[in-house]
Amino acid sequence: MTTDPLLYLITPPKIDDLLGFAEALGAVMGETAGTTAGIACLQLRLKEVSDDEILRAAEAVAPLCEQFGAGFLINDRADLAKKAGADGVHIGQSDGTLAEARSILGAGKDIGVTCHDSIHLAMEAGEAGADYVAFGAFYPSSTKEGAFRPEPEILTRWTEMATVPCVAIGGITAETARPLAEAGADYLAVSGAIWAHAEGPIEGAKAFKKALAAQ
Ligand SMILES: Cc1ncc(COP(=O)(O)OP(=O)(O)O)c(N)n1
Ligand SMILES: Cc1nc(C(=O)O)sc1CCOP(=O)(O)O
Ligand SMILES: [Mg+2]
Repeated sequence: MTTDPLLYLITPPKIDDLLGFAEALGAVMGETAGTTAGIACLQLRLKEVSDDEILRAAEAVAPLCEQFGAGFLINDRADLAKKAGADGVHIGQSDGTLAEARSILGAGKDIGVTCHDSIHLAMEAGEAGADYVAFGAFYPSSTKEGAFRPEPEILTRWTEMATVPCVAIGGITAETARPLAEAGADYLAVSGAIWAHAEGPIEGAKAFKKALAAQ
């Protein structure tokens, strides 16, 4: 039986009420803490907002990550991750190179790389020193449109050939999470199924807790 935390939580792309969001985040982290659905990592993924807004949001969420033992990553921008004192950055294929991000952040920080549906991209990322590779989108997502749709089997192939952890992302819900975990995902990256859950984020978190309960 494993109780390793599996969830890699991604913030909504826009946060209007930062205090309210921090409160909801603390409640989600508290609800899942110590379970298989515990939040292993939070990615601050704000889109089309100013650098100041990202740094203010980072200031609000970083202490919660600290409190609940979750890693704290910033999307797209190694420079802001450095300024915010985050644990690392997530970069996509158009967000600059891993070498550039590493030169900004240094050796001790985590850098994750989007690899879509491609083992080849994942091998390149691994060779360049990625701390994890992310495959997706496994299911249709209301958070981000995407042209890539890997099969869960890519997670199995990756874990059989590499030691770099892999993240599954894209439209993951409590209903679709378990097969991805069983296929070998080290982490399940989730946004909408928590933040846009019909009954609110805490119910979203409870659904993952139930779905991922160690068996
Ligand atoms: C864990 C994780 N995986 C993939 C992505 C997507 O990154 P990217 O392709 O750069 O797209 P944006 O998120 O920047 O729109 C991610 N953010 N996190
Ligand atoms: C940010 C992101 N990247 C993806 C990829 O496929 O690389 S899918 C995605 C959206 C994740 O949010 P949700 O859990 O709401 O689908
Ligand atoms: Mg990006």
